[in-house]
Amino acid sequence: MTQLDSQDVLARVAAVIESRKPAAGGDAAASYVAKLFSKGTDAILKKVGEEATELVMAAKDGDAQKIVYETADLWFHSMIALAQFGLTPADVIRELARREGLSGLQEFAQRPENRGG
Ligand SMILES: N=c1c2ncn([C@@H]3O[C@H](COP(=O)(O)OP(=O)(O)OP(=O)(O)O)[C@@H](O)[C@H]3O)c2ncn1[C@@H]1O[C@H](COP(=O)(O)O)[C@@H](O)[C@H]1O
Repeated sequence: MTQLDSQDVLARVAAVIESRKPAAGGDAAASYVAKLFSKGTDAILKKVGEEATELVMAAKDGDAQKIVYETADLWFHSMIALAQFGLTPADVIRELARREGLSGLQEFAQRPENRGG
């Protein structure tokens, strides 16, 4: 059985997504991801929007199992969007790591547009 380490899971799924790109020989007839790549950026972004909405609806229902299911759909489709732009989960994890320990309120106040003067 494969190990349940979150970074490993994300990296493995990202590698499969990468292998489904047209340039890597992804077959739209045999693969959901290849089919979505073949439809292009707008179709990928539309799925991200749909999955985000489905997550909101699940949360409004307060159904924990559905929230997990829809969050997985959202993360998965976000990973396809990242891949479409040549990015990986590691790029997002690096950004989260950079923000670790920095209060959101402090970070917001430090933004050039919020400094005033
Ligand atoms: N994690 C997922 C995953 N999560 C969700 N989905 C698919 O995402 C699709 C969209 O979900 P929806 O609920 O929106 O279904 P839908 O409304 O019928 O979809 P649309 O026809 O409107 O796009 C469904 O077909 C799900 O099966 C996934 N498909 C694939 N993966 C991973 O991607 C790998 C590669 O998949 P293939 O490219 O299909 O081989 C798999 O081995 C998995 O690890």
